[in-house]
Amino acid sequence: MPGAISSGTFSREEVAKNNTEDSLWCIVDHKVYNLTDFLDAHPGGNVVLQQVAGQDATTAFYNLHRHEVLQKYSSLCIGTVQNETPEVIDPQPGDLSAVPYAEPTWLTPQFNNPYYTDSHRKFRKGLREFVDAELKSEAQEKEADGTYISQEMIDKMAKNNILAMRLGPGQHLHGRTIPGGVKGEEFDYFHDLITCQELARVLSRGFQDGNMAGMSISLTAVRSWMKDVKLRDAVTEECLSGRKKMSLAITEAFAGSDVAGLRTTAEKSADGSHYIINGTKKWITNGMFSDYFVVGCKTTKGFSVILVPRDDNVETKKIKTSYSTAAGTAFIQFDNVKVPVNHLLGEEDKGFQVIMSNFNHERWAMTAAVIQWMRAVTEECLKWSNQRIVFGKPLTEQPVIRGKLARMIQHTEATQAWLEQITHQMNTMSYQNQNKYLGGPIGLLKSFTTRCAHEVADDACNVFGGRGITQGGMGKVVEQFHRTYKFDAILGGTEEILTDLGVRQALKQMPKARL
Ligand code: HEM
Repeated sequence: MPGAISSGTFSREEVAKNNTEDSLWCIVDHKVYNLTDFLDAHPGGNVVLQQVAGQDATTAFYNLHRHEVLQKYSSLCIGTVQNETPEVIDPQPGDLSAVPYAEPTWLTPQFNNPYYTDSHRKFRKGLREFVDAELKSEAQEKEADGTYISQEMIDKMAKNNILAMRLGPGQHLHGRTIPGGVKGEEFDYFHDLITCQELARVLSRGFQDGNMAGMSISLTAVRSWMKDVKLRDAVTEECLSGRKKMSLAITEAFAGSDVAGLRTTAEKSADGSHYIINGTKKWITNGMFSDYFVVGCKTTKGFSVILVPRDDNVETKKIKTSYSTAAGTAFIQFDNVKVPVNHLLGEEDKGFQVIMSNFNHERWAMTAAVIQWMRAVTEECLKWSNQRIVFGKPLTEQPVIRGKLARMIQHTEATQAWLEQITHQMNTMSYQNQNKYLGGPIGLLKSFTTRCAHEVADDACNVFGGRGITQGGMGKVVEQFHRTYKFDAILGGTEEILTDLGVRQALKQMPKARL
């Protein structure tokens, strides 16, 4: 009888009888959906559903919708077709993707890899489960509405020691257990790489930075350079427990990469006990909700870096950039802000060293994340061009599309391989040697990667056509990447500055070699 829900298995004949607006069923991937009450609510309208009433609408469905639509509306599913089994993979939290190149080779069963151990594998699994089950939905919600990460999520991350992991390997992780039940003492730069790539999987570029990116590039400087150990440890604890937030405030409207051109000043008070800070900062990630700012200032004979707590003389205003305001990007004014002198990081007038030593990790981490984005976009394009039927056949039948897919895979795999090679150096070199030898290669890697991102975004957008320039729906990941990959090309050092840095560093080591 049309409309009746029996045992949850239906013959195709039975489905076919439910072909009117009073009882409208259809089949998608061997599952039966009762769309009668959904007709008026369907965002694509009722007419298209009436056209497939009682039929198998699998091809039409996947031509127009992402699989996650079926997960969201699973309550419309009333059963499966008799003697048939669903074929489309239904990803669950923590799952690896089986799509070729959707995972780096170390996560592809057929491939061997020299760098990763069981500890990395356990950790990756635990972290991905957290990201898929806990973080992703909040990230996508915040990306869309532009509000900041919730305190509840920050508390959860603090509890799982995910905030502490954001600083990279070190003493601060000792005695802590991290996802996958791994001991903090085991955390090395490959765990760090996994962290950057797994967190990027939320596919919400503004939120990705809103998720404590400011702390991850500023608390590192406090940890390495603050001389007052008691204050350093107290501030660390406040931030790693999620009670306080911190950001790095170097860039100004007056000067970006040109640190020498900064105009924010720090003058000593008459009794020498305080710095008085005056000036402005621009594009400060997490600035809107930060309690502490690591501020680059001009001092008597140079440039100094000072930890500034928020008070009434610190004013923050929201900046709307091309990604979501979930990042908390701010314009900041310091108007006679008084800070005790023990808040200085490193030596007075020698702040350049503080900033430079901090840059390598930041640039490396950004590179890891943008490679993960390229990989996600490649997966989107592989799936889409395989399921999209144009001129009666899948897009993958077109050689020009296969050429684009090839380029995306090449850009992603080449940069991941270089990243892992540099990560291995970070794991095995002394911190001093890292600063001496890796600044150049990391600069070259980051700038090369964002050039690759430019190519991937461009190709992907063309593969998706109109959907590649539409927010939401099938092309939402591609549209977002195309709109936001420039953040990685500019933040933490522009492509131009970094390519130049890489070559200058190489020239410094040139021997007297002649042709
Ligand atoms: C289980 C069944 C279905 C559900 C839950 C569903 C749900 C949705 C949703 C949520 C959207 C908004 C866009 C998106 O989020 O992707 C949408 C759009 C649309 N749907 Fe469906 N739908 C179903 C079946 C179908 C079928 C069988 C057809 C056509 C044969 C269809 C045609 C469309 C069209 C034409 C759009 C607009 C697409 C666009 O703007 O690009 N839907 N549907």
